[in-house]
Amino acid sequence: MAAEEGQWVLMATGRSPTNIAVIKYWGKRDEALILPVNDSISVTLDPDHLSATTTVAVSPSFPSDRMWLNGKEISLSGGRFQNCLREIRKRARDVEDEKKGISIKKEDWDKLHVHIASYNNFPTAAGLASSAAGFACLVFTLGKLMNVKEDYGELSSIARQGSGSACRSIYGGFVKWCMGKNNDGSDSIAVQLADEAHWNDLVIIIAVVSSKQKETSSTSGMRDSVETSPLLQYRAQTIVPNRVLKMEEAIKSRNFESFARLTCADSNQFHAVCMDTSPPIFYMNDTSHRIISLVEKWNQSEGTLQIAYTFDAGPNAVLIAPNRKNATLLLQKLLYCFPPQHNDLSSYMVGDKSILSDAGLNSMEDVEALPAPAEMKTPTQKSKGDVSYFICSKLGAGPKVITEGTQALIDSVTGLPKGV
Ligand SMILES: Nc1ncnc2c1ncn2[C@@H]1O[C@H](COP(=O)(O)OP(=O)(O)OP(=O)(O)O)[C@@H](O)[C@H]1O
Ligand SMILES: C[C@@](O)(CCOP(=O)(O)OP(=O)(O)O)CC(=O)O
Repeated sequence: MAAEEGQWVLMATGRSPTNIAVIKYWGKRDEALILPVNDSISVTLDPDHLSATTTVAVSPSFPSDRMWLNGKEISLSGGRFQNCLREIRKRARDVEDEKKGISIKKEDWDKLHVHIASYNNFPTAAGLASSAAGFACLVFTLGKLMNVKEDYGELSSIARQGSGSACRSIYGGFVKWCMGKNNDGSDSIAVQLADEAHWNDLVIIIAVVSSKQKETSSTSGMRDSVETSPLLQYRAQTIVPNRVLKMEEAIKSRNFESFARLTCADSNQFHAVCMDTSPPIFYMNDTSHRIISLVEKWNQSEGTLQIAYTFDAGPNAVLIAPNRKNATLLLQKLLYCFPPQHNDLSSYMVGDKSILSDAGLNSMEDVEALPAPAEMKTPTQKSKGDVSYFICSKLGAGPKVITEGTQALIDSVTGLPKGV
């Protein structure tokens, strides 16, 4: 296996974005393989704002596979991690690192163990799809370390076995997860519909809504919906196939009106399925509903759609504007209704903070001077603290290898996470 002493550590680091579905995946036809009941479509978010970074290391001195997430060791014994590791190992090839004098043969990989360290640049398990970025990054980076040559479609089907939505984070831009027909899941893969440059005017504002309750996980929520919701069957068989075609067309022709209409309708139908589940699942809260109402009233008053909204399995609002102008107008309305609790404007906006100055919001005085949104007929209550913070982002690229050694999360000498 080379380097006689057996003391070497070989590493790879990658970064993968998260994604937000505009046509939702909700329901599995096979729990173990994670095969969905319908196709879904997502947009990939800018990895500078929402992504997972993962370093994977291999060394003959590692006695077992281990993983650290955000600095804390976590168990890899779960089926999802095991499935991803097994599927990637199966496809591993010869690796030569002449500089280090390392030569790993295909058949060696079964005997070697890996250390994995990952870090999310946004809150984990907070309804911002950390599992999507995380499993896509794990599969992508292991693939690089092990010299896996399979195409991105194949990688997406491995990431899918970590978390369904992760298969869509293998690409940037607009992505479709084709549900497939085969029982072995071989055709349940993601494909890129268009890259992030195709429609780069879109601005994405996420309202991270404060929530104290622990939500029902997507995995168990969708299992309950499959078992009990008649609306889910109707949605998967009758509504989604047609909606997916229309969404593909809207994306292709950059038709925001159609894109926004389909996105809002699909988010609302997904939450209707949750309500149709027994017992019903409530992911959105009162703040989510107020944000929907704000956007709907504005859209109605203009007669054309100004903003699209979508909500995953949690109360956070993902708002998509067709351009910077609409994004700044939206921000003014949002900050009128949801001013920062701690009078600190700068930490209230994460990501592309320049949207604040574009919206003329340079200080708390500017926020206090905002007029009530004209379209809100009843006096609008201002509520501090209902939104924790906003993230301003845009469409982004797919997974990337990070070559700078300084960004690696594992120490190349000890083989342990840096700082441990
Ligand atoms: N960077 C990562 N690398 C590998 N696995 C990760 C990473 N981040 C999160 N995960 C996995 O995803 C799990 C969290 O997924 P969960 O579905 O609960 O939250 P979420 O994806 O942030 O939110 P939601 O699915 O509601 O949008 C973690 O417990 C871990 O197993
Ligand atoms: C509402 C959703 O975000 C559901 C995502 O579900 P997950 O991919 O988290 O579920 P598992 O496959 O069980 O891991 C919609 C979507 O992303 O399409």
